[in-house]
Parts: sequence; structure tokens; C-alpha cells
Amino acid sequence: MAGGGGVTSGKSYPGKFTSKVLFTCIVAASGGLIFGYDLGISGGVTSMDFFLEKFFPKVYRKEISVKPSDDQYCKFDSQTLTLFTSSLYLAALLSSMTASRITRGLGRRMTMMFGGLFFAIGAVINGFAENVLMLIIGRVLLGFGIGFANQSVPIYLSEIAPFKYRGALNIMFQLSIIIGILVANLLNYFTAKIEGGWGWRLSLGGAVVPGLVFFLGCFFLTDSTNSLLERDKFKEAKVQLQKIRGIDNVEEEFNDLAKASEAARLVQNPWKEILTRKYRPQLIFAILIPLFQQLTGMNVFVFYAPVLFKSMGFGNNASLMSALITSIVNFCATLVSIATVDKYGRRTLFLEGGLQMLLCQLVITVSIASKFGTSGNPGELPLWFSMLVVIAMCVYIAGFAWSWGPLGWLVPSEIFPLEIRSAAQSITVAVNMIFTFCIAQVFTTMLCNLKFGLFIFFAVCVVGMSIFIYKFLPETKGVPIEEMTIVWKNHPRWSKYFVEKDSSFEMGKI
Ligand SMILES: OC[C@H]1O[C@](O)(CO)[C@@H](O)[C@@H]1O
Repeated sequence: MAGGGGVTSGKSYPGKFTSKVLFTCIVAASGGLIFGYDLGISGGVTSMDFFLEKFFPKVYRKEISVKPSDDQYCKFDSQTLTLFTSSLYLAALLSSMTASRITRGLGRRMTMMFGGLFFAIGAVINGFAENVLMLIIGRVLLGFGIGFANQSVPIYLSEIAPFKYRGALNIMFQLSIIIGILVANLLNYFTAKIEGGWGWRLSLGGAVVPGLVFFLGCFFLTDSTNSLLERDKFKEAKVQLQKIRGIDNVEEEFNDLAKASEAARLVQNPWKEILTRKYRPQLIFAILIPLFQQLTGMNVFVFYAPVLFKSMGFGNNASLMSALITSIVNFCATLVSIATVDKYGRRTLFLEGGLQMLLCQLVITVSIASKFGTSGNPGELPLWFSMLVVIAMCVYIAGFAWSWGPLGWLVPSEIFPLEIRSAAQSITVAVNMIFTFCIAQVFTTMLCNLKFGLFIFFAVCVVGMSIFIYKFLPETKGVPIEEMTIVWKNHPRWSKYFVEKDSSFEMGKI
């Protein structure tokens, strides 16, 4: 098989799946709640009339002037809220860079705590906002929180987990992102109806809850063994490993982790190191995986869902129904991913998920093209049509939720050796932030210009990324994290990067 699955290092450490490891991973994974909460809350709040009228009156006037007969592809084409929305993503990508120093110097746990705290403070400022400046300051702090959390949580989970369950435990991060999205959507539904129009304060201020849950939860955690060793805390590191594995004899694993931290100590500047030739294969994945995750078009489908549900006759309940149905599908399919990722492997899920998304994208494209045409005005939509599109959309979401959604965080967090893991994760977070933002912003303009062709664009992307995975991604299931370099060395496409001329730093030879 191209890309070769099934290459393992042959290592197998003793140890049990303890309740302590489960508890630790659940608490750490709650860091995903804050990202999810923001993804879910901001779209809803920026379409609440009172919020727009108070902070963005021009946008509000434009929104209320749109007539039902206008081009449906173009009705969302407004870029005025860009500064407000983008401040979070910009802050998140900048802070994820700083976070790499903190995760390395002060540990994963401390970085997570900063994440929760920044997010909670940002939420309070937003909840009490009286002007756009306060909103933006609050949002920048939320962005810092998300940057810190997304940088440290996936690495922490991958390091804490016994290697045989690493996939499942890491995916709990994506699971809490989805819970965050769902809770936020439900909250928006109710706050939008509050008399007096102050409901948006509850939605924005409510972010303090996931922020504090995450922050306070971190007090119950100890750092990962890898991170303690990285900071010369040998004794503590060993005790921690014994506790988390539930056995006394952790010698073999501990020695391998200690060796990895020895190697890491030789690296002074991870940012320079990561650019050297020997890390090129993994670096390509740290950049392309989060990029491809967003180019599946998932967020566009989520954004488009309420419109479709409206056309199915759900009327005023359309956004609630769409949030509920899409989140439940997303949640259940992520559970499938948790159950299968360490059994069938990352490659199988990526490829199956890709095929499933592609087929659904084709059904949706043909359906939308046949009804909306290029005018964007469909008239009355028959029920069977809406049902077909909604079913295709749910099957698409399931495909995403057991492949690119969770694996977009899992794979980058597990493929790097310790010395550059933090720097690499920052790059993954930065790329994820840039493209989550770009897709959300550019989507409105793209939909207006490409019309149903937008779905073809994402379908072509899915074909490209699936071929890429098939040919180039080595299977990483069941490989201890500090043994990971072996799978790259054994891969036919990447082995040449590991022949002993590592120091000859040859840029651009791929
Ligand atoms: O589950 C869907 C959500 O998951 C993400 O891809 C993050 O991993 C978000 O961009 C998206 O909204």
C-alpha cells in the first residue's frame, strides 16, 4: 500500500489503562470547550439585532434591507464585522507562538492554565462591553486563551496517554470542541429571545464558565512525564509515570523518555531546528494537515445548515434544529472515531472519511445547482429536496467527524520528537487559526461569486488531500510517541531525509 501502514517500532511498554489517566485526559481535553464555545457563539451573536444595532449600526441597516427575493447566494456578503471576528484569530495565532516557549520552559500544565485564565477574563470584558474597543480587547484575550489551549492540550494528551490508546484519548479534545459548539448554539437560541435585547451579554459573558472549568481543572493535573523531564524534574517525572500507568515497573518507558529528553536538551533553538532537512517530512504535515482540515469545507456546511433547515419548514426553529442535528451527528461520529482510531489506524479513517465527504459533496452540488441555479433564487423548495440535502449534509459531517476533524489535532501532536514538538504544534495552531478565519470570511464572497461551484471547489480539495494522505502519511497507530521517528525513516517517500547528512540543511529539495 502506498504510504505503508503498519510499520511499528516493536516496542510495548507494560502498564494499565488507569482511571487516573482517563480523569487527567478528560480534564485536559476540556480545553477544547473554549474553542468550541467561541466557534459556536460568535456567529449567533453577530446576527442578533440588538448586538448589531449597538455596536455595528451600519451592518444592521444593511441586514434589515435584504428582501427574501434577493440572491440567496449573496445575502451574507458583508465584510464589516471582519475586524471584530479577526482580532480573536490574530491573537490566537500570535499567542500560540509564545505558548511554544511557555510549554517548553514552564510546562504543558502551566500553558493550559494561562489559556483558561485569559479566556475567562476576556469573557468578562465582553459580557460587560459598552463599546467596540472593549469588545475587541475581550476578543483578543479570548484569542490568547484559545491559542494557549490549542497549543498545549493536544501535546499534553498525546504525551500522557498510553501509546495504545493515544488516538482515543487525544480525540477527546475534538469531542469537547463539539460540546462547546453545541452548548453555545443552544445558549444563543435562548438568549436571542430575551426581552430587552441584552441576551448577547449572557452569550458572550457565558464564556467565563468553560474558561473557569478548564482553568480550575488544571489544578488537579500534574505535568506530563516528557515535560517534567524536559525541565530536569527526574524524580517527579518517574513518580508521575508510575501513577499514571498504575504500575511500579516503568523502567523501559521512563528510560526511553529520558533518552528523548537528553536529545531535546541539545537543541537550543527549536524554531531554527525545525527548518532543518531532517524534520522536513513532519513539518510538511504540521502545515498541511490543519490547512486541509479547513479545506474540507466543514465550517461552510455548518454555516449553511440553518438556511437549509429553514427551507425544510422549521421556520423560526431552523437554527435550533440545525444546531442540534448537526452537533449530535458530529458528536456521535466523533465517538466512532474514538472507538476505531487505535484499531484501524489514522490512514483508514482519513481515506474512508475523505471518500464519504466527496460523495456527499457531489450529491449536494448537483441538488443545489438544480434548484438554486445561478440566480440563487430557488422559489419554493419541495420537502424531498431539502430532506435529501440535509441527509447528505449529515453523512458528510459524520465523515468529517471521524476523520479530518479529530485527526487534524491528533496527527500533528504525535509525529514530532520532543525537541521541536512545541514549536511544531504552534505552527499547526497558527495555520488552523488562519484558515478557520479565512474560510469563514472568504466564504461569503466565494459563495456569492462561485455559487454552487463553491461545493465543487471543496470536493476537489478533498480529492487532493485524500491522495496526499494515501501516498505520504505513514501509519502512526500503536507507536510510542518517542519512537515515532522510526515510522518516517521506514517510509519509502521520506526515508531519504534520514540518511546521515542531516546537517547539510538542503532547503527546497522536496
Ligand atoms: O467539528 C467541527 C469543528 O471542528 C474544527 O474543525 C476544529 O477541529 C472546527 O474548525 C469546526 O468548526
